[in-house]
Amino acid sequence: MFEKNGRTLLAKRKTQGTIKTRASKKIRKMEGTLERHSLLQFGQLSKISFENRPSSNVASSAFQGLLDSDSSELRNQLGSADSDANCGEKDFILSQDFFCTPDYITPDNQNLMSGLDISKDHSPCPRSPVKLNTVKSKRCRQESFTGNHSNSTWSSKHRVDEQENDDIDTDEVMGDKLQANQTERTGYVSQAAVALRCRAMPPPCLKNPYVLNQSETATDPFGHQRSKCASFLPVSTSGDGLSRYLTDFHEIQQIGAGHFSRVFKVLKRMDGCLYAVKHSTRKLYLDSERRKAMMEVQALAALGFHENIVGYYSSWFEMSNYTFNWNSAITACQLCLRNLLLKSQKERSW
Ligand SMILES: Nc1ncnc2c1ncn2[C@@H]1O[C@H](COP(=O)(O)OP(=O)(O)OP(=O)(O)O)[C@@H](O)[C@H]1O
Repeated sequence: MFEKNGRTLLAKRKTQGTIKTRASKKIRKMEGTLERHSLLQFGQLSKISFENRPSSNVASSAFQGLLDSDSSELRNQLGSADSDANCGEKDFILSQDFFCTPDYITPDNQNLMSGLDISKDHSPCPRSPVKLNTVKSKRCRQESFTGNHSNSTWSSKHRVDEQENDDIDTDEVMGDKLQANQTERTGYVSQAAVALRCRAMPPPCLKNPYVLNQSETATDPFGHQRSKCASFLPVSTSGDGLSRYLTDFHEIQQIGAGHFSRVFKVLKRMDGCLYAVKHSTRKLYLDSERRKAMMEVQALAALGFHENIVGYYSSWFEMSNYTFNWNSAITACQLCLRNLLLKSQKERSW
């Protein structure tokens, strides 16, 4: 049993020794083969690169001279390597066999120039594994907010016509339309964009049921327009922020002009009432200019309500289209229907 074990041990040692010698031989062979391969590759590459090099280049021709002297040595080595490689069996191991890696050795007769031709390469570029799970997030453009100010009346009229007989809940329709519009354009609606737009959304421009329609139509020459715009009206921005004027009011038309101002008939979206809004066309860059405008407003506010004085409601400064993006003082006043009536009568008599 022991003897048998001893023999087995001896046999094992012998086998190990044989394996070791074979392995060391193989490694030496491999080293030699790898060296030869690298020489071969270097020889091929230097040959190809110099064949494709433009001859007019002085610097590279000098460099070629240097390499030519080396290449004679290389050729000698290559000759012996070739003769080794050609004799009988394939007595070499490729690096890819050794390292179990794919073949990165440049194949023979490879046309380097066609390899560099990008137009011929139709293989799809693999996606980065890092980016596989990333979701593209685009900033939604605020196109619907940046519409031309002058277009607002036109587009609003069309919308109003479409929706005049619509009894569906107004907020819901507005939200749905906004979402659909955005999805159509970008294919993706970010929650942040929706939240931002909802916050900036003006209240629906609804007809005020408490305003006496009949008496108003009798005195208001633009009454028919008012009932038309008593619905959803698009909002647009001016300058780089949301305009309070455009957010809170729907402009119907210009009703007057002063020396430094323009007056518009507007419908307030929130309360559905008509107002006269006066925009200063003066460029108010300076504090002193703004203070002057404020004094005018304060005087009007101090007068209080009187039948011969238009009632004052509110005023603010904002970047306005009418002042070419300079600060403009805007004052919302009671719309003087008598004034409008007189005006329209004058126009008719002319
Ligand atoms: N509340 C209003 N209701 C109806 N129309 C108005 C109202 N306010 C002004 N208008 C019209 O606008 C025109 C110009 O307004 P306003 O009288 O304020 O100009 P102004 O004082 O001459 O101008 P500025 O302050 O630039 O000198 C008026 O003549 C009038 O037709």
